[in-house]
Amino acid sequence: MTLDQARGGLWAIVPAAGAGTRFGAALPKQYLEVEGEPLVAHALRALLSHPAIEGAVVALADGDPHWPGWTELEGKPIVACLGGATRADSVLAALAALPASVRPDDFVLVHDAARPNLSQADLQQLLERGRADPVGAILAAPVRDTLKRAGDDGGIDATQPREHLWRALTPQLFRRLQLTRALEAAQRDAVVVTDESMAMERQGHRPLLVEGSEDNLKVTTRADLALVAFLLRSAAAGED
Ligand SMILES: Nc1ccn([C@@H]2O[C@H](COP(=O)(O)OP(=O)(O)OP(=O)(O)O)[C@@H](O)[C@H]2O)c(=O)n1
Ligand SMILES: C[C@](O)(CO)[C@H](O)COP(=O)(O)O
Repeated sequence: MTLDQARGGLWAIVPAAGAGTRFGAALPKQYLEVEGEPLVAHALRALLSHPAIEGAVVALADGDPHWPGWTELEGKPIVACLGGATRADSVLAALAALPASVRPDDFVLVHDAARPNLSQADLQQLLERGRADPVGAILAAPVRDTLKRAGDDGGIDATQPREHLWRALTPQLFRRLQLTRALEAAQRDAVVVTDESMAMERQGHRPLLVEGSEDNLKVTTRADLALVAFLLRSAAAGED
């Protein structure tokens, strides 16, 4: 057992300050309800129901009228903070809002509010393998479709080799100070990072890939919601 694993609990960060533009609903997609709860609640419960997770910081849009004001779920504390214009801004704000008890070299998890179907098995795997890695780890899924590179005219320019290609999922697990520094560096360089791992990779780190379930879907467009609703209903009915 590594020192990190022995240290016990860790905190999660849930960036939830997005507008859900691609989804196009009347409210941000993280507040769309499935099985009687908003997607962000499912994401938070998946994290906070794991014994190794101590609490969560949720980054919200300025003046978010939809946030129910939770201060705890699953018997664990939830701290809300003001997110930013980009995902990276929101994650940086949440890193700064973590309790002082979270030390600079403690691991923290970052998980999309729009990924409600995180399984305990995947979370356990990420924590076990990620906390044994010097840098950290991300859940990911190997690419199984053939990938095409499109030309400006909509025609196919090339087929991309898919060996060694993975789709990044979340949660992503990194040390508080290392991740803060990596995101700050990306900001200084005016580079928009689409996940936390990209910021870490820019610093020369090689996070571990931990294979996760394809069911850990991110709700991005309307087509995603029906499938996620089916998965959550099946899970609630115990039909994994
Ligand atoms: N400024 C932002 C942008 C995104 N997010 C969060 O990052 C996660 C993944 O982002 P994405 O799926 O792109 O959500 P949106 O940005 O809301 O979607 P869109 O790009 O369609 O507007 C979501 O939980 C979203 O709330 C955030 O906290 N702060
Ligand atoms: C973090 C992420 O979910 C990993 O695939 C993805 O990069 C988020 O992208 P989005 O455009 O902010 O949804």
